Amino acid sequence: MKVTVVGAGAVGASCAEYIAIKDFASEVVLVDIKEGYAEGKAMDLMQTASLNGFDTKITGTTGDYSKTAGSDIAVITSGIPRKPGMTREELIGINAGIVKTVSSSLIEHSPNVTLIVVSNPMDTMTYLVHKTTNLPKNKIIGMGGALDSARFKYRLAEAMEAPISDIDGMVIGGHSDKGMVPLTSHATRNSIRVSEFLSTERLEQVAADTKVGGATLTGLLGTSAWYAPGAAVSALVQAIACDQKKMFPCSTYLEGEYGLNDICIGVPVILGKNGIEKIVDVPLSDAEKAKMQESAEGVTKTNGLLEI
Ligand SMILES: NC(=O)c1ccc[n+]([C@@H]2O[C@H](COP(=O)([O-])OP(=O)(O)OC[C@H]3O[C@@H](n4cnc5c(N)ncnc54)[C@H](O)[C@@H]3O)[C@@H](O)[C@H]2O)c1
Ligand SMILES: O=C(O)C[C@H](O)C(=O)O
Repeated sequence: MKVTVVGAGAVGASCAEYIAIKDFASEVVLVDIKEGYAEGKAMDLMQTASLNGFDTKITGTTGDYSKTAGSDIAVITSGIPRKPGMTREELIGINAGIVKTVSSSLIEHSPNVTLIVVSNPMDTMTYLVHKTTNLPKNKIIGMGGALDSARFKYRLAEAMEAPISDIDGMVIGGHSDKGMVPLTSHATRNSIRVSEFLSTERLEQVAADTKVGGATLTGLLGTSAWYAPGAAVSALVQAIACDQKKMFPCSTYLEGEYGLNDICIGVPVILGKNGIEKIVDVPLSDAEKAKMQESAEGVTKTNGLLEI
């Protein structure tokens, strides 16, 4: 199993590290545009192998895509992150060009690759890859909901003073400060609805804190987060590489599902060796349907800024 990660920055390197530590891939290739950077990150990570006990071979290259040839899965993290006070949507001007070039170079050398898009604004970047490449839609996956759901569970556990392993919950919709739809009515603690433990006001606060999870961290760190994003990407890569048939909310191209068309947005999917193997139709309340519709309108507006 060969995995390429483009962008050896904060998220790309974190993702490569988690993939290596989980030890399911034979090879990880890091690619960056900055001279020597991917090579340096790869060497540093390889020097953790004997300490962390993995056999995955990690190599780096400055833009030589022939080294990525035959990749089964590729992750696109190349591009700029936001700074405090910015929205993800503001990154479109620079990141769209990068994602377009990178996806085309990856596919040229690995025509059967499954692509995981991370660069922001992620739903729009996923849509861009869908519109500008010939990959089938099951092989184009946007990562956002897996991260947002992890943050939702963190906030729920915090509010209930419960261990995170007791909590289950999911966030669908667009990966944006306003567009996320935390499914509070479906979230549970050991199969008991969280509304049994938390007041409506507290649950609303949990949902609000979840939606600004990325912005909160950007404010604290001065740039956006990388540990949880890297872990979330590695979980998707593992689900595909190991044919786990796990369910995650991912951004995928919709053709009528959830009443939406011609958009990539976060919905629950089953991930296995064929990438997105199924889109799962979860029954939503009227309020959740309205929020999903509003979220889709936001993503469509950002998609309109693309020059395809
Ligand atoms: N979808 C999500 O949930 C999620 C989570 C975290 C970050 N992000 C996004 O991921 C992206 C990367 O974030 P980061 O914190 O790792 O940023 P970073 O600046 O640390 O790393 C980005 C790397 O991309 C490289 N790069 C730029 N252009 C390139 C090109 N054409 N080819 C190859 N490499 C190139 C840069 O040299 C840099 O090393 C940002 O757009 C950020 O908003 C998304
Ligand atoms: O918040 C960001 O800009 C990065 C990422 O989308 C995140 O949610 O951490």
